[in-house]
Amino acid sequence: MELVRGIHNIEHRHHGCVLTIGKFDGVHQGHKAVLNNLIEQAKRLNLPSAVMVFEPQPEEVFAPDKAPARLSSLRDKYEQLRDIGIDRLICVRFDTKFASQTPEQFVEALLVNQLGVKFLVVGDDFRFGCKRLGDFEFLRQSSATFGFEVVSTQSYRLKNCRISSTEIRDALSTSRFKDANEMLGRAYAIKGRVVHGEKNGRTIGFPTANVIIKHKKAPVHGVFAVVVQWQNERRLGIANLGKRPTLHGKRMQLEVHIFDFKDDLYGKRICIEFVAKIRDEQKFKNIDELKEQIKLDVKQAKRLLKI
Ligand SMILES: Cc1cc2nc3c(=O)[nH]c(=O)nc-3n(C[C@H](O)[C@H](O)[C@H](O)COP(=O)(O)O)c2cc1C
Ligand SMILES: Nc1ncnc2c1ncn2[C@@H]1O[C@H](COP(=O)(O)OP(=O)(O)O)[C@@H](O)[C@H]1O
Repeated sequence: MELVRGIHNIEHRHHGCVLTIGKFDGVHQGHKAVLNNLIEQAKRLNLPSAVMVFEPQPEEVFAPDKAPARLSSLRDKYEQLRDIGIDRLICVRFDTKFASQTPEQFVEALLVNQLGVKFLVVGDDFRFGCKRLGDFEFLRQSSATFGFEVVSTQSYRLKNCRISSTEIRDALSTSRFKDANEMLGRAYAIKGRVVHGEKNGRTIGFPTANVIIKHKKAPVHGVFAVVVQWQNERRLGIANLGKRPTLHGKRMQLEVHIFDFKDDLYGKRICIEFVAKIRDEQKFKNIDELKEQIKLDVKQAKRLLKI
């Protein structure tokens, strides 16, 4: 899959495609139904399939405090869309300038002239351009003028509930991992590179590989039994996702202690899959109390992971 990063990198050879525009946060089963349909249309028209996403996501620009926690980083979306078989990911840098163009500009300059769109899929609630004036009806009229097809995504249902990124966030925040995983079509996981921490972990007997949470918000918080994967390794462990109040931590961090393991993981990209929640993060009176609690957490994690 080709990544086109920024509209200034759209070249003449990118002209002609079937396209869908959306957030695709989580790339869940509902998204997959839309994407598989897009791939079929691409075959029918003998054109590449392209997905347009905005980065940051619009609400992260307009209302950063209210923006929900991300299910997927741009890198996650890239990997997930590539695995489905999408040909091209167009990542548009979203800022107030981009958002203020007229719906006519967005359609004519970007979709028609630059991308040569022949078939377009968007959600029926998709809005674009200044004051969110562009909508599905506008796209329908434009499609007649410029000669492309436009359709809206159909709601995709699983057990009678509409799959959405919001439903998945709700399931994750209440630790209903089975429900979340069913809607995602894979196990929920956070991926990231192991960075150096404050080196307290090894002194309290629980070294932890630390991963920085992108976008500073996560859909899960607390202590969890986890599966950790990197390269060809698959290990079990226990993770804490939070601010580490006992040690006056400031930023949100994901730390994982891997059972029966003592190698160096710095710089490695690891994948942490959440299996079950153990408890919320707490502020302890001192490190000894924290250490005693972690010992109990490890016992419970091992029980949950059936070790
Ligand atoms: C299983 C587990 C549970 C934890 N729970 C808490 C907690 O409830 N409160 C807290 O302040 N820190 C908690 N921590 C974070 C520890 O404070 C942290 O591992 C330690 O500060 C090591 O930090 P470092 O990696 O920067 O050296 C937890 C860590 C682990 C591995
Ligand atoms: N069992 C283990 N689980 C996680 N990381 C481990 C383990 N054993 C060794 N490590 C390594 O030690 C580092 C964690 O040690 P720690 O003292 O907590 O330092 P830091 O504050 O840098 O995380 C990890 O990043 C990893 O490279």
